[in-house]
Amino acid sequence: MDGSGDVDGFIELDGVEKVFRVRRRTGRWRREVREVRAVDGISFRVPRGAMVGYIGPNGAGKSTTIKMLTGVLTPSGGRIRVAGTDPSRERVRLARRIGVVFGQRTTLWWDLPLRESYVLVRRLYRVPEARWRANLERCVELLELGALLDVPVRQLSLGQRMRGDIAAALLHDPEVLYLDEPTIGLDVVSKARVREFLRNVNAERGVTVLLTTHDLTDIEQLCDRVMVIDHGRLVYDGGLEGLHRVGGSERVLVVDLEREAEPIRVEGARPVRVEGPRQWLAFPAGASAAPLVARIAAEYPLVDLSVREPDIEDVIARMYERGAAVRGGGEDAPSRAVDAGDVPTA
Ligand SMILES: Nc1ncnc2c1ncn2[C@@H]1O[C@H](COP(=O)(O)OP(=O)(O)OP(=O)(O)O)[C@@H](O)[C@H]1O
Repeated sequence: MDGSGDVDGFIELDGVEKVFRVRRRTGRWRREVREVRAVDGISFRVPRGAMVGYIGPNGAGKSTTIKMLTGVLTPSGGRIRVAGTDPSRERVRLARRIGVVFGQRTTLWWDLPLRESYVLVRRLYRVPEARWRANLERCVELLELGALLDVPVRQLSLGQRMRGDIAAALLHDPEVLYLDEPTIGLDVVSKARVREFLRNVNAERGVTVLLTTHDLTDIEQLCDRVMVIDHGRLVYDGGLEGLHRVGGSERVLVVDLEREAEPIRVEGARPVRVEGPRQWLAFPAGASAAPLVARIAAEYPLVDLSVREPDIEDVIARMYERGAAVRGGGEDAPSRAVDAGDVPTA
């Protein structure tokens, strides 16, 4: 380690921009060059050891940010430091200090058994044998990979492959882990296992984690802080509860009763739908579901229930609506990041 990357700003972005120039055919001989501002002046600091969510709608600029943080893309403007280094200038050196997992594609060798992929990772990063072995043993145990080590990657289920990918990203002891949709497409049990493991890696090894996800439960269970990006700009930076408050978002309790009944009336929730014995009740996303569940269970013949999180898209849309309302109907998007408990201001 070079001693750089102080506590306040292990990952630092100052006014970072990324503009893509896209050529488009507009006629037989004519080409038009269009600029896409994927990232439009983003600044933030992430301290060492933090676990931060980085969320936003499709096309918001999340992957582009992560690619700049790994050095794969060079910013068009602004300044990035990760662990004291400039990622695009010192990409190879930085690669030894970061791990990356893309949920939508694997970094493992498709035709090789997992075990051999891990040997290749060791050679690629020149990880000392003893350290590699210790890391592998730990990942195998915590991610329950033992029975899968001799299975070719192509034969693994999505959840198994994801666990395999996460292990591969950690064998060289990275100080930073970028996770792009690490729970996408996983079943409930696999999601829980992956989250538990990530929590552990962050808490015990102090790995700094930046997590991109469409699943707000990932954020709720893993991150104290969430940054929201939209149209290449940071529009919120704070706690998840604050985001729900700013967005006025609601979660939905799906209740299965023994039989059809009148819409459930209970304080703190409003009925939104009834279909036979199943009912849907909305309640503020920042509130706990536990007292509601207790009241419903005491008064109604409850069989089963589940809680649905609001969509990120919905939360952001509501945030804009409220921001516009607060500013007296301004048509612009919130132009700077707002903090927990705050509302967007111009
Ligand atoms: N190589 C590229 N060339 C041109 N435009 C690009 C390129 N990469 C990304 N973009 C554009 O930049 C914008 C941001 O894309 P990016 O992939 O960063 O979004 P995202 O937030 O990761 O979205 P998703 O959740 O869908 O993955 C989009 O409009 C996208 O079309």
